[in-house]
Amino acid sequence: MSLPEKAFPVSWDQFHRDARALAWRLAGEGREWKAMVCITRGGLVPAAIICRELGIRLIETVCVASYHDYVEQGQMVVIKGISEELKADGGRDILIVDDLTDTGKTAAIVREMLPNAHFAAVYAKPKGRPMVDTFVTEVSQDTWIYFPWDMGFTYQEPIAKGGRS
Ligand SMILES: O=P(O)(O)OC[C@H]1O[C@H](OP(=O)(O)OP(=O)(O)O)[C@H](O)[C@@H]1O
Ligand code: HPA
Ligand SMILES: [Mg+2]
Repeated sequence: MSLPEKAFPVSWDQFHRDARALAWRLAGEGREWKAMVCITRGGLVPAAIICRELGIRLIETVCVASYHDYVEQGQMVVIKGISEELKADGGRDILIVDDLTDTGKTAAIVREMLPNAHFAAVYAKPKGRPMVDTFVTEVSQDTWIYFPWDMGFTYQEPIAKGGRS
């Protein structure tokens, strides 16, 4: 198992700003969303911010786990699917939200469940990008995004001495 070469640490402030930027882009679509489907667990945070901004009150979860061993992607497991009611008509006018798309595998599984839904992620890597309709920032495939809910305050090594971020 090897760590991606580059690190992209995201603070709570920055994540809130980026999730809001995603909401602005989605608002620009000028659409009325019937419901939001949030991909747990990472999608829970942007979902809370975006549904507040867009006035969406019907929130469903789809529970997918794939990264069992940190950066190594394991077997995909759908722990909880989407209600039959929301799956009717292929998920038209439903907004799917996740924190990021990396290889695009998680997005592909959920898209299969809701082929007519709109897929939004805050961050996207090149492999996953074709799977998303709207995103805010693209980072390279060899970058690991460190989310604020996975981090704490620690001493930072100076860059000249090998500090990563
Ligand atoms: O495009 P992919 O290569 O499929 O990777 C993206 C997915 O990986 C992470 O979730 P993870 O499965 O680690 O679970 P979590 O959201 O519970 O942290 C992230 O939140 C995305 O859902
Ligand atoms: O870059 C990432 N950061 C955090 N979780 C992830 N899950 C897949 N890729 C990533
Ligand atoms: Mg996830």
